[in-house]
Amino acid sequence: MTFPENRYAPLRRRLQALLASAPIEPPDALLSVTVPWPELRDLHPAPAGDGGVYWARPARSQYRLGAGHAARFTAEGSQRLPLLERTLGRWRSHWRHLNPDGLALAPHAFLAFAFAADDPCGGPWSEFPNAMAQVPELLLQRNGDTYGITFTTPWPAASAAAQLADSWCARLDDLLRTLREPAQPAACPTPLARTAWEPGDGEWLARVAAAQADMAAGQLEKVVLSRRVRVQAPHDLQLPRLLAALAYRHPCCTHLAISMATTTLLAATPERLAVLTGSEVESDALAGTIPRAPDERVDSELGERLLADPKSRAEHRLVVEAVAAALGPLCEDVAAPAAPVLAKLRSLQHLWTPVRGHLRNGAGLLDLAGLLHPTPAVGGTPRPAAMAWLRDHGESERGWYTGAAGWMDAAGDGELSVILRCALVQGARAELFAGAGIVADSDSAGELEETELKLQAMLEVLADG
Ligand SMILES: C=C(O[C@@H]1C=C(C(=O)O)C=C[C@H]1O)C(=O)O
Repeated sequence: MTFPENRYAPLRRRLQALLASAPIEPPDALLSVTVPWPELRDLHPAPAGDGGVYWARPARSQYRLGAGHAARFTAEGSQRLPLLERTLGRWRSHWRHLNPDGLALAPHAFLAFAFAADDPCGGPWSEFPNAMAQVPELLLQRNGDTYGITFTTPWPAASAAAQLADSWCARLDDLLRTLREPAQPAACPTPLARTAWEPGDGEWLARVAAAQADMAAGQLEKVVLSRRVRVQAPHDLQLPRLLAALAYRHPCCTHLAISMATTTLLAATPERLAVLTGSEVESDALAGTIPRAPDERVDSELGERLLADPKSRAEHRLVVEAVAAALGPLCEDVAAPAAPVLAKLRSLQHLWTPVRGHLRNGAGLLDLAGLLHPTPAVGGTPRPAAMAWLRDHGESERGWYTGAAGWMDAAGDGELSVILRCALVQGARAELFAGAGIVADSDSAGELEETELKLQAMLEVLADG
């Protein structure tokens, strides 16, 4: 073994004993073992290699870092979300959890899917499947003051206990090595040269005009147009530094880092597509945007202006109504406050309405996602016309941008965030994405400026890399 024997000997003994005591399971069972690991307190997050997933909600002191996988499933096409739901249901039905210390930490699967069900995920997304669910082999977690590791294996492990305990300890040692180094802040901001963008400014303005002409003709009420920008740094971007930058620049957002072979998707998103806790469901209607200002008085004036702006309020209302209507078939007591409030981010403020309800028996998180996605905040309305419009104008192949990603635990609770304010990082290059909701009376130059502000969220993070 390459890892320090003494350091891991107690853990290895404990894992081996726990595995040996595990009940005999059916062949497709998952077995998870959770042990405390206080050392995680002093570690620094870094993406965990190919297939590694990092999810964090700093505002609730929740951090999860998954490496390797004990189970993995990919799908695409119109049935991708029901297929994911069914697969997760199968995993959950035979998922044993040994948690001898009763830690407040549960085993989790990570899930994610692209914006469009038929997107082949080409170009910069070529290493990403259209939709996936996976259970990490190692899951390092912090939940408040509780720090621990969950190991998961796909087969009945009693007979292989010694071997499995050895291999888990070796994997853990490898992973911890990468997390011990604090991310040294860059001495000065990394200069980022824009090397490509799509569409260009003129084309964007023309696309907005074309969408508005179709709105005037009554074919469409709202459509979300997006842009992508590629930037080049003088050196490889340092992922641990980027994760540290997410933490101090966007502490109120959900952070995601999902690594495939050579590419990492990084996001600091403010929008939750669906949160399921027991039978309680929550979904964010987030649409309507204005900048923030360093001066407090100017900042609140901007917020008041957004709250009073009829165009933004109407655009926001479309999202609230669509989210409430989407929840209807699966939920009872669907309710939303009568008026939005402001969600204040680092450089933007949005109109925000949380829509809540209670899930009826038998449905799951991905059933909810299947009804909610894409909301008019990222697609448009009416949905079929907006999706057809985006397809006809070459805008539906967005990869995972405006798709969703998150987790589900073995009890079926879970959370999916809309993949926004994101970048695909590959070596010294990154591709960024941003969009804006277009309605009949949108000002096209103003919407272009809004996408620039949304790009800033990640450009600032990348400049720390
Ligand atoms: C599409 C994006 O953001 C979405 C569009 C918004 C809007 O049009 O006001 C606001 C929040 C998001 O739902 C993006 O950030 O790329």
